[in-house]
Amino acid sequence: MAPRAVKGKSKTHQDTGRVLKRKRGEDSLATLVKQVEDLDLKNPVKNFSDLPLSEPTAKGLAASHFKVLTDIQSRAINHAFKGRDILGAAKTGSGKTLAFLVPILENLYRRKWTELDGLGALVLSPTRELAIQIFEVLRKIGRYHNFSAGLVIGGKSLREEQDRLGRMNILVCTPGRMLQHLDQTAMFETNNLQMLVLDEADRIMDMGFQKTVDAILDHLPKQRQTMLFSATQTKKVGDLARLSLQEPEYVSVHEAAASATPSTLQQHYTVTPLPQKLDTLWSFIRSNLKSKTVVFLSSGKQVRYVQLQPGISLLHLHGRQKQGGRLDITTKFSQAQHAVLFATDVVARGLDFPAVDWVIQMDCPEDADTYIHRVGRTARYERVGRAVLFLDPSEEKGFLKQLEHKKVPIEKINIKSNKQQSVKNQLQNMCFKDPELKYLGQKAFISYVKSIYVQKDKETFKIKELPLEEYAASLGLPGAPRIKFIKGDDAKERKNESWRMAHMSSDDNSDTEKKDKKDEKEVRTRYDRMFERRNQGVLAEHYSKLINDDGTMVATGAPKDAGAEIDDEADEDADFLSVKRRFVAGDAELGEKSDSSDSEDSDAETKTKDSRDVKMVHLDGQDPLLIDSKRREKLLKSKKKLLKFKGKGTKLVYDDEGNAHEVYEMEDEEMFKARGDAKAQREKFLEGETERTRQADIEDKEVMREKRREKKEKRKARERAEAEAEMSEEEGGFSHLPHVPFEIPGSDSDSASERDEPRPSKKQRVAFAEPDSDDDKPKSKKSQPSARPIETLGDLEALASGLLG
Ligand SMILES: Nc1ncnc2c1ncn2[C@@H]1O[C@H](COP(=O)(O)OP(=O)(O)OP(=O)(O)O)[C@@H](O)[C@H]1O
Repeated sequence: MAPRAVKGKSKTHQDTGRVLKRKRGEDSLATLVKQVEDLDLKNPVKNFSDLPLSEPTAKGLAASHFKVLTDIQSRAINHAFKGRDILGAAKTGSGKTLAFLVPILENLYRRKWTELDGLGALVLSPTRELAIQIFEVLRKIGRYHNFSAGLVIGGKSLREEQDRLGRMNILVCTPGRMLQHLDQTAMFETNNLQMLVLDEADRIMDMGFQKTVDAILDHLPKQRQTMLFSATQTKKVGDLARLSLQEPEYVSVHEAAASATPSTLQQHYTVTPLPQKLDTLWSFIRSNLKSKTVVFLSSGKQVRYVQLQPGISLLHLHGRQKQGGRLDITTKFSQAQHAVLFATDVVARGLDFPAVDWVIQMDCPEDADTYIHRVGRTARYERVGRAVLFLDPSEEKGFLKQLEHKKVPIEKINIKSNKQQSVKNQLQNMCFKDPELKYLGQKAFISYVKSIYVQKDKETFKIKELPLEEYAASLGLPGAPRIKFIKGDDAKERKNESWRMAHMSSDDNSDTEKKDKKDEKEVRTRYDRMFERRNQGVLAEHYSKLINDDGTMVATGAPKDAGAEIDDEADEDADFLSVKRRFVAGDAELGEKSDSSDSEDSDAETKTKDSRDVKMVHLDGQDPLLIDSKRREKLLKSKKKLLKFKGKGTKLVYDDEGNAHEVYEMEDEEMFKARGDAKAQREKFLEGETERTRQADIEDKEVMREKRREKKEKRKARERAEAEAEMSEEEGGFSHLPHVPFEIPGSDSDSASERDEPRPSKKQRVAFAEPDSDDDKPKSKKSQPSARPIETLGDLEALASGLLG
C-alpha cells in the first residue's frame, strides 16, 4: 500500500511541475508576441541580444557565434518579424541567409507551430549546393527548436522523400524537385504555408525556372508572407505580381552605396586574346601556388578539359557531375587551404567557401549580375579578396559598359609578357598521345563557341571577331572542329524543354538530372560510335534474314524444312543470337497428327528431321509447339505450365451498331496523314497526355489530401480535448503547446504517424546534433536529443539527397 501512495504523490508532483512549466512558457510567449508588436521599425537593432527572440533561437545564434547583426539583417529582420513581404537586396557575403532564417524560426515559434500544423515555411534555392548550405545554417541556428526541417533537392528516390515530407515544418529545396513533390506526393500539403522565401530571387524568377516556379506558386496559398533575397534583386513588376507580393518592403542595403560589390574586394580585368587565355591562366596559377582560387569557365566541358598539373591541387565542378561527386568537391575545396577550383556558374551564386583569395573569370560572364555573383565568392563578410576578369579584345568595350551601368568598380591591369608561360606545346603533345584528351579538347572548343553563340548581349559577344583557329591551336588541337549552328535554335530554351518531360514522368530525379541524361544521350564517344557501327553490321545482316520480303518474322530456330528459307550461315548466327523460342511459323509440312495425344487441350505429333526427333503439339488457337527434348515433353504433362502457352483472349469493344472492334485498331494511313504532320501529332498527343496525367494526379492528390485533412483535424481535436481535460483537472486555463523535436523523422517506421497511426513517442525520434566541436552544446539530455553528427561525405550526401535523418 505504502509504495502505491508514494507513487501517487510523485505523479501529482510531476504533473504540477509540468503545468507550471507550461504556464511559464505561455507567459514568455505572450511577452515575446508583445515585444514584436512594439518593435520600432525605424530603429534597427545592433545585436541579436537586443532583438525579441525566443530562447531556442537566441541559444542557437549564440552557439554559432553570431552576435552583431549585419546591415541587411538589422533592416530586414524586424520587418519580417511583423509579417511583412520583403524584397531584400544586399551585397554578396553580407549575411542574407540569416536575414530570412531567423524570421522563419521566430514567426513559426510565435505561432506555436507544431508537427500537426504541417509545412510552415518553404525556402527555394536555384542550386542544390546552395540549398544544402542554407539547410546547414538552419540546422545550426535552429538546433534548439522543436520544428522538423528537411532538404529536398533530388538525386535520390522520390519515394524515400515522399514518406517523410508530410511531416515537415520547414523545407529548403530546389524548384524542380519541389514541384515534383507538389504534383506527386499525396501526403504533402501546403495549404497552411505561412512563409515563402526565394533566395537568389532574380535567378529563380528568370526564364530558366519560370514554368516551374509558376507551377509551384499555383500550389501555394495566396495569403502568406513572401521574402525575396539576392545581391542583384528583381524589381520587375511582372515578377512581383507573379508572387502576389503585398506592399513589399524594399530593403536595399546597396542601392545608395557607391558600388554593387563589397568594398573589401579589389577588382581587375586584363585584355587577353582568346588564344592566350590558357597561357595567362597557367602563368597566374604557377605564380599563386599558395592561394585559394576559383576559376570560372562558361561550360562543363571546358572545366573537364583544363587538366593541367601546375603543382597545386586542382578541383573541377560542373552541373553534369553526379551529386555525390559535387558535394565531395565543394567539401574538399571548403576545407583546402591552397587549391584551384575550376567551375561553371553552378557555384557562382550564394556559395560561402571560406577564405577564397582569388576569383578568376576566364570566360566573360553572360551579364554584369553574373559577374557580381561570381566575384562574390571572395571578400565575404568583411574579409578581403581579389578578382580578375579575362576579356578578349572584342569583349572589352561592351562588357565594361555593362559593369559601369551596375556600379562595379574595376581597373585594367596588364600581364607582363615576360612572365607568360606557354602550355600550347604541352597540350599538343598530350592530345597527340591521347586521342581521348583530344576528343575532350574538341568538345571544350565546341562548347565554348556555342556558349558565345547563344549570348544575348551581341554588343559584347561577337563570335565573328574571335580568332577560332588560333584558339583551337591553343587548346592543343590540330584544327578547329567544324560547328553547325541551327538558325533560331535557342540553347537555353532547349535546356528548359526537358522540364516538361521530367514533369510528365514519375521519375525520381530532379530536372537538372533530366537535363544531364538528355545530354548524356547526345554525347556519344568514339567508342560508342564504333560499337554501334560494328553491331549495326551484325544486326543488319541478321535482320535481313529474319525478315521476309513481306515484312513477316522468320523463326530462326526452326528446322530448314519448316517453311523458312534460312541458309547455314544464318543458322550459325541464329545460335549466336540464341533464339530460345520454339514456335514455328506454319505446320503445313510437319506431318500428320499423332495418335498419342495425352492432353485435353493439345495434340502431339512427331517428325524426324536432321537426325532429331521433333514432336508438335497443337494448342487451341496457337501456333504449334515444337517438342524436341525430354524436358519439353515433360512440360506437356503439367497443365499449369502449359497455361502460359495458351492464348489470353482478345478484348473487344462494340460500337453503336454492335460491331466488334479491337481496343487498338490501326488507322488508315491516309486518315493519319490527313490529320497533319506526324511530328506535330506526336507533340499534340504528348501534350494532351501530359495534361491528362497532371489533372489525374491533381485529382488523386486532392482526394487523398481531403481524407488526410479530415483525419488530421480529428486527431488534432482529440489531442486538444485531451490536453484541455488534463489541464482543467489539474489547474485549468492553459492551452496545450505540443513540441516536436527539430528533426527529420529518419526511419521508415516514422512515416507511419503520417498515415494516422499513433504518433511516435519522443524517445523514438531521431534528432539533429551539431557537428561543430567548438560550439557550446546543450548539457541536459532533454535539450540535446540523441544525435547523429555529420562526419563523412556520405553523411552529407545522405543529408543532401534526401531528407535529414
Ligand atoms: N551577423 C553575422 N555575424 C557574423 N558573421 C555573419 C553574420 N551574418 C552572416 N555571417 C557570415 O557571413 C558569411 C556570408 O553570409 P551569407 O552566405 O548569408 O551571405 P549572402 O549575403 O547570402 O551572400 P551571397 O549573396 O553570396 O549569397 C557567412 O560565412 C556567414 O556565416
